Amino acid sequence: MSLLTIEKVTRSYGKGESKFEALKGVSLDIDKGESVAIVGKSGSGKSTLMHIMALLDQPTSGEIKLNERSTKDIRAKELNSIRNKTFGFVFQQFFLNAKDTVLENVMLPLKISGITGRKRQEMALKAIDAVGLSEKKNNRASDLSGGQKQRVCIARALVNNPNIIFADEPTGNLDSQTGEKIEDILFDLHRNNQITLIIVTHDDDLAAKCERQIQIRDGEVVKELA
Ligand SMILES: Nc1ncnc2c1ncn2[C@@H]1O[C@H](COP(=O)(O)OP(=O)(O)OP(=O)(O)O)[C@@H](O)[C@H]1O
Repeated sequence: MSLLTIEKVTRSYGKGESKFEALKGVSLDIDKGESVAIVGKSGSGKSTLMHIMALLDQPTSGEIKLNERSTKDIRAKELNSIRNKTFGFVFQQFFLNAKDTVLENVMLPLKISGITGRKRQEMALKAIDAVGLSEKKNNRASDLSGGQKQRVCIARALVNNPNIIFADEPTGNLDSQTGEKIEDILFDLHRNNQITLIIVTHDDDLAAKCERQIQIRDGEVVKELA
């Protein structure tokens, strides 16, 4: 069964003469447990597509289905809850709260979904352990290296046991060795927990690790390698 279906999705920015069509009719089907790379040049529409797939943005036209249910029929409140409970995000622009500790940052999605007390702490500690940061759990996020911050982002993304992790350039700012460690964590989660991985990347080696590579050019899917 298809987990996520994107049907003839367009997305325009601006109006009149300054109107720009960032996506020009993209259709995709993603099954549960797949790993998918979205690749393409800067400005080709990758992040726009990712935001729409992650239900963070709405298409100008076209449809998104989650588990074969049209998201048009889902109210904002339920959509927020679905996003919080079933998606994990590793986005560079989703910053950590610098003054809060690693533990507090990782507990945040649980707090939003109403999990309290000991259970919240237990789940967060498990996620922190999974990314090898137990020793730093009480450190402020600001006092970590780039790779460690990215690991906190992954711990926060996986703490709710999501079905899908969306990652936008997850290793973009990291040296190659640290980047590989982050990739290993993501792909271990994918293999061991059947988490669907959707990764936007410029990195050919990272894309090659995914089962599917979808290439976007000027707002259209031009090629798919599987
Ligand atoms: N809020 C916006 N307003 C106007 N144009 C936008 C907006 N967001 C994106 N665009 C334009 O849409 C196009 C696609 O942008 P998008 O961020 O999806 O590209 P990308 O492939 O992710 O690029 P990069 O690899 O550089 O991050 C670009 O030409 C961009 O300038």
